Amino acid sequence: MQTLTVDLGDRSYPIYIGPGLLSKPELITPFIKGKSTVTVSNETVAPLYMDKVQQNLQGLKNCQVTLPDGEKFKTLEVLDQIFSSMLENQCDRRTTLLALGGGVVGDMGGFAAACYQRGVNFIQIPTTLLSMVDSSVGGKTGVNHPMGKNMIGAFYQPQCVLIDTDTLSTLDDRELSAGLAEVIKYGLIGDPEFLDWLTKNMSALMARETDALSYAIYRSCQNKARVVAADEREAGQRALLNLGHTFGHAIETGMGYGNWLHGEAVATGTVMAAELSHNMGWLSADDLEFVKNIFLKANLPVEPPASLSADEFMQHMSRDKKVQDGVLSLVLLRQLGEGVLTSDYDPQALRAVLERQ
Ligand SMILES: NC(=O)c1ccc[n+]([C@@H]2O[C@H](COP(=O)([O-])OP(=O)(O)OC[C@H]3O[C@@H](n4cnc5c(N)ncnc54)[C@H](O)[C@@H]3O)[C@@H](O)[C@H]2O)c1
Ligand SMILES: O=C(O)C(=O)C[C@@H](O)[C@H](O)[C@H](O)COP(=O)(O)O
Ligand SMILES: [Zn+2]
Repeated sequence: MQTLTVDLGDRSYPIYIGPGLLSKPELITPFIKGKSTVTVSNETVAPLYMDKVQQNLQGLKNCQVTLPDGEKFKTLEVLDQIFSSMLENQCDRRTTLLALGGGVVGDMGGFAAACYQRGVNFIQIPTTLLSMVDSSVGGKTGVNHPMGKNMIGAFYQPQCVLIDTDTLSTLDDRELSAGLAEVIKYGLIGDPEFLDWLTKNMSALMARETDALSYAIYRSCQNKARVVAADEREAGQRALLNLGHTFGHAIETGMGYGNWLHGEAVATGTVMAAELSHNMGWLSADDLEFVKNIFLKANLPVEPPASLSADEFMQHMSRDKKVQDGVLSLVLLRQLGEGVLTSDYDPQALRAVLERQ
């Protein structure tokens, strides 16, 4: 087992990474203060792993909430199912919420924990590659709005993140690829050594070689923990974790939640950010090809949907959370391995990217 810490003073917490961790109650019980828990999962993950998690909670009063599966259910209406269940089961302020599933369950469970009686403890138990490398760490929680991704939410940190890498055995290949999009992101924005490792080990990752996957998860969490510790609420450098997301969120919202996976939209969005970086003279033509190729090797899409017009893109992008006083900042690439947040881009060059010229 490997352990990392997200260093946030008295709100610091560990990330445990390794096989078989769902069968190690000693890892999570220190973070359960009261006598009751609620485990939030969904209809796909609960039948696979709920029993194992419940085995760790003997002697406590436990209730379970099983949400419908899918990005289209990441809504305020569905969130209310968690609150109703917690109230019906007389959960109190000392109840601990466990979020067992991918990023949708983690974001919703975390937001429910932030809101229920103004805040209860919670533990992230991510079961997709994407949630292991990104969403379970850092405390961004929330739900979507029909007009925009993750528009309703809170920064709310978990007490602990438990990553049992064995759970990846049941994840399908499309979801594994989606997770790799966020892994590649860390290399592109600030870890050129990792980017180099990824180019050499993409086939091993796609073949699910255990050592390669474990290393990618560890290195990704290390990157994320460092950025979050330095800038918890995205006053500055945390925004780099949004590489590809302004374009990507426009694709997810514009195409209807769930039609493009988050990781797929991020991959294509990152290629669009790389195109703009190339148009601005920051990335060479070879660098741009490199970015496209690394996503293609991970079996991810690199072309935006033809049915989403440049005007529709702009409309969605104008609601991005990085808009300040009407000005949209974008995360671009100054070079491979160096992301930069800037509002100083050429609007015509952006338009050209959106119009596929
Ligand atoms: N909070 C953050 O910092 C952050 C970061 C990145 C992404 N996100 C959010 O995370 C979401 C995407 O997360 P995701 O990619 O995990 O999607 P997801 O939660 O929808 O999970 C993907 C699919 O895999 C299934 N699944 C989960 N674990 C499984 C397992 N072990 N075996 C078999 N099936 C399994 C799920 O039921 C689902 O059908 C998006 O809503 C995105 O906005 C949040
Ligand atoms: O943790 C962060 O910060 C991120 O930006 C990670 C992203 O991968 C993630 O998709 C996040 O939810 C996007 O944040 P948002 O603030 O644009 O909704
Ligand atoms: Zn993301």
